[in-house]
Order: sequence, then structure tokens, then C-alpha cells
Amino acid sequence: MTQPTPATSVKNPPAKIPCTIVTGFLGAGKTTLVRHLLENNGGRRLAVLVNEFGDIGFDGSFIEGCGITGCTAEDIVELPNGCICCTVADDFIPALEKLLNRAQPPDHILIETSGLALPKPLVNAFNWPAIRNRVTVDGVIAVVDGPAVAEGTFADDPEALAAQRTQDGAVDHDNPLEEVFEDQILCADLILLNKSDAIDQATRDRVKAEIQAHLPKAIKIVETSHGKVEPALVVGLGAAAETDLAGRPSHHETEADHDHDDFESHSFAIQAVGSPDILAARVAKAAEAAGVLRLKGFAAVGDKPMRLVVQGVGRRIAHHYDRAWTPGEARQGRIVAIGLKGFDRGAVEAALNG
Ligand SMILES: Nc1nc2c(ncn2[C@@H]2O[C@H](COP(=O)(O)OP(=O)(O)OP(=O)(O)O)[C@@H](O)[C@H]2O)c(=O)[nH]1
Repeated sequence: MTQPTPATSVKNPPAKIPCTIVTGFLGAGKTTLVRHLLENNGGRRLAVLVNEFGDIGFDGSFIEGCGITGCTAEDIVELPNGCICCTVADDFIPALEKLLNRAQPPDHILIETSGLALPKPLVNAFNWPAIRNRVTVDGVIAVVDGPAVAEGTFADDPEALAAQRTQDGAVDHDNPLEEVFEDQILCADLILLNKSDAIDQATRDRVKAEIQAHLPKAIKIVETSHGKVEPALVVGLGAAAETDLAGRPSHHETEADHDHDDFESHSFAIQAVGSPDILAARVAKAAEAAGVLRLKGFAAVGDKPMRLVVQGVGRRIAHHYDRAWTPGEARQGRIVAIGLKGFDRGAVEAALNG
């Protein structure tokens, strides 16, 4: 006589919460994309983990300052002071667990990495026992700065390379910018060719071909301006990237631990300025200092009630008022500069002080 099948006592395990990793080099438009996704959340409860290289959390405040309905300060978690890829155990896992343990956990989590972070160690962190049954990487989105690629920012300088070869016969042509950029696109499930508004169609096509030439497999490249993309294209990919590490090659594969010794950041206090143009001119001058890659921050303008945000990516400078200074808040401006190790800090400071 056959035994009756015992009623199963194992319940379906709870579904994993999907996480989208937004990677991309300094100033490519990651925060702009995250804000766009928050504004067009399609009714999903989203939370954001924002990581920055500089020691001041600017991006979190730029997202919080956007006034998106339904997006509260506790939905935006900042992980400043380093690169998320190097502080997985100390910062990332505890921050993620805190979000997951909330009475009402988010439906989807967006993770904005710093512009210098390598995404692969972060994807790998999703295999850690503490979180592997609770979350999955829905997709890795690489935001690419179209004009920066078009200008050859991430390519080896052929003249410098030739000079080095003549000098010491070396064939090592490590370009730290190129390595980070490549690691980011090689890990991607989708690439956004951002700042498409700033380059013409022929340049966009050339840049797309250049990016594709770096990739061992075909990855969809979507042209965007200001991160405006149909959210369904970005969120809900179901890639489970943590189960496909082999398909995401990296320059740092064999390193037990990597560091970011090629780059550094400093922040500068700045006095109130007379007009936005004055600040923009000072930041433009600071951007010319040797080794500087990125400048961002905010300042007080005269006795205006709003604070002025300023952004410098390479030599391109933009500014806008983002929010009012809050009562009791010191109207103290701050600008962070990120650059190659040993960048000319004195020149940046002098330029910012006018
Ligand atoms: N013209 C143009 N500017 C853009 C676009 N997307 C972003 N920007 C501008 O580029 C600057 C940097 O944008 P962010 O979104 O802060 O870039 P990010 O990648 O988050 O920067 P980091 O966190 O410092 O790496 C800002 O001034 C943006 O307004 C775009 O599609 N076109």
C-alpha cells in the first residue's frame, strides 16, 4: 500500500528583493538617472543606497533635495567615504540589511556606486550568506558619459604611450581611467549612452562602436539624455547578476584586494559668492588644475535664500539652485574635488577662492 504523501511543512521562501546597481565613471549621470527612476517609480516603493568617493555625501543630498513625493529621507541611505567595492562587509551589507529589516521593506533597491567603484566585487557581495537569500541583482546599469568617451578620456594617450616605450621599452599601458571605465561596462547588463544631447548622431554611433569593441559579448546600448529612459528598460531585468560572475570579466580578477591608490579627493570650504557666474568661473578655473577629474558642491550666493549647486565634469561646468537654505543651517559652501593621486590641490584651492 502506498503511503500518503505527507503535507509539506516547507513554505515557499520569500521572494528576493531585486536591486539595480547603477555604475558609471565620475560625472556620467548616475545621480541624474537615479532621480529620474525615483520620479517615475510606477508605484514601487524604492530605496536608494548612494556611495561616494569623497568624504561628503553630496549625491544623497541632491536626491533628497529633489522633493519627490513619497520619497522620504530614510529611503536614501548614504555610504560616503570610500568605494563601496572596498567596504562591502563594514558598510554595504549592514546598510542593506537595515533596509531589508524595515517594517515595510522596499519593493526595489537602487544602488548608486561611486564613479570610481568597480562593480564586480559589489555584485559578488550578493552571494554573502547574510543576504544571498534575501536579495538579487536585478541588473547592472552602466551610465556612460558620451562626450567624455568621444573626447578620448578613457583611451590611452598614444603620444605618452610611445614616449614611455622609447624611454623604458615597457609595453604596460595601464591607464587608471580606462581600467575603471572598462570594468564598469564589462559588468553591465545594459549600457546607457548618456549626454546624447551633447554629441551629434555620427559621434554617438562612433562612441557606441567604440564601447562595443571593448565588450566580449553584445550588450544593449541605449542613448539617453539626462538619464531619461523608460524605467521598464532599466528596472525588472531579472538578470540575477550574482549568479553570472564569470560573464563579467574585470581587470582586477586576480587581485585579492584592490585599492584606489590612483585617485584621491579633497573638499574645500568656500565663501558666499556675488553671482552664479562668479562661482562657475572659479570652478572652471579649478577644473583646469592638473589631474582634476570632477568637482561638485554648493555655495551661498549673496543673500539669496536658495543654495547654488555647481557641477564640473572634466571642463564642463553647470549650476542650478536646488533648495532653500533651511532655518539655522550655516550658509557655508563646500566643493569636493576628485582627481588623479597628487592632483594640484593648491591650484584648486586658489581658483575656488578667486
Ligand atoms: N548635457 C547633459 N548633462 C547631463 C546629462 N546627464 C547628467 N548631466 C549633468 O552632468 C553632471 C553630473 O551628473 P550626475 O548625475 O551628478 O553624475 P554622477 O555620475 O552621479 O556623478 P558622480 O557621482 O560624481 O560620479 C550634472 O551637471 C548633470 O546635470 C545629460 O544627459 N546631458
